[in-house]
Amino acid sequence: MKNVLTIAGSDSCGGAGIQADLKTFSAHGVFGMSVITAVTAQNTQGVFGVQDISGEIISKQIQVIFEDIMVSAVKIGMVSQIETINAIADELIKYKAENIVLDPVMVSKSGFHLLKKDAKEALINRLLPLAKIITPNIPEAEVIANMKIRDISDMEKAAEIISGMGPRNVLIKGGHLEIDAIDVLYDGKNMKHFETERIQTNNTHGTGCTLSSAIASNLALGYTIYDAVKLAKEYITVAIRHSFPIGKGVGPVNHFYSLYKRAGVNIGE
Ligand SMILES: Nc1ncnc2c1ncn2[C@@H]1O[C@H](COP(=O)(O)OP(=O)(O)OP(=O)(O)O)[C@@H](O)[C@H]1O
Ligand SMILES: Cc1ncc(COP(=O)(O)O)c(N)n1
Repeated sequence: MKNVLTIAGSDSCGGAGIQADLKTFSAHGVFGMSVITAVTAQNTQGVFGVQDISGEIISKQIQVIFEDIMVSAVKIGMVSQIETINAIADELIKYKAENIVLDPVMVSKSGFHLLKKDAKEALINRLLPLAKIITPNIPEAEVIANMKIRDISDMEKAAEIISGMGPRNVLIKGGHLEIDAIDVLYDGKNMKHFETERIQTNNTHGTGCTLSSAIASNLALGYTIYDAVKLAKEYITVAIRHSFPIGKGVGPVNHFYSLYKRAGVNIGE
């Protein structure tokens, strides 16, 4: 069994954040562990409150895991504030953590700022250089690369700029495009595209969290970056296609569709 750690925020409605990450790990047959950075009061309609966890207890959570358990990959999601970022960076450097997948969560789909405005520089300076792969969506890539992204060619330019900031691979996600859902991967040398047709659904809460956790699971299982992304893209596409219309807003994806199908459970059809 490979052990995979998520360092992220809790989403009370279970569609994004820690909850999406642990569901994704379980669906991939890896053992999921979690360090909670913040607790959000959230449902499919929005984020209604946040309580950040102190840097001290974030460091402690990371320390006790690494002192005891072999960690094959780490996914980082919502990091909220400078104190949190410094605690995570210090501990991951100390324990020489490998296979770090950084999802630079900034604003929720519902428009709530999950990263404080003054924490952007710390995220770029302290976490980007540690990442084996960073997975920004288009608005996040625009902020990090400091440029406007209108099409695939802009996504490629932004990927090159972000690559220069330290991560070994950059995956810019095309969920926010109006055309098909095309993601662009840059490994510092070559550009690759992962393309699927856009699925017409409102239920895309937690797509980015799920994709990055699937990549972390695949890296822990020994896949190359290219295969880890390719398989993760296939996984998120199935999860979106069979997503759940729960709540009154943006519903969650179906993390276990393939397992349900194999077990003959009639759900999410
Ligand atoms: N409607 C859709 N149809 C097919 N694929 C989609 C759709 N929306 C998003 N995707 C895919 O889902 C993955 C996540 O991309 P997206 O841009 O939605 O991330 P995100 O904005 O960070 O998500 P979130 O903030 O909800 O966690 C990408 O592989 C993207 O191409
Ligand atoms: C705790 C937490 N982490 C990440 C997201 C991003 O997901 P989305 O953009 O789908 O709202 C979120 N809403 N909540």
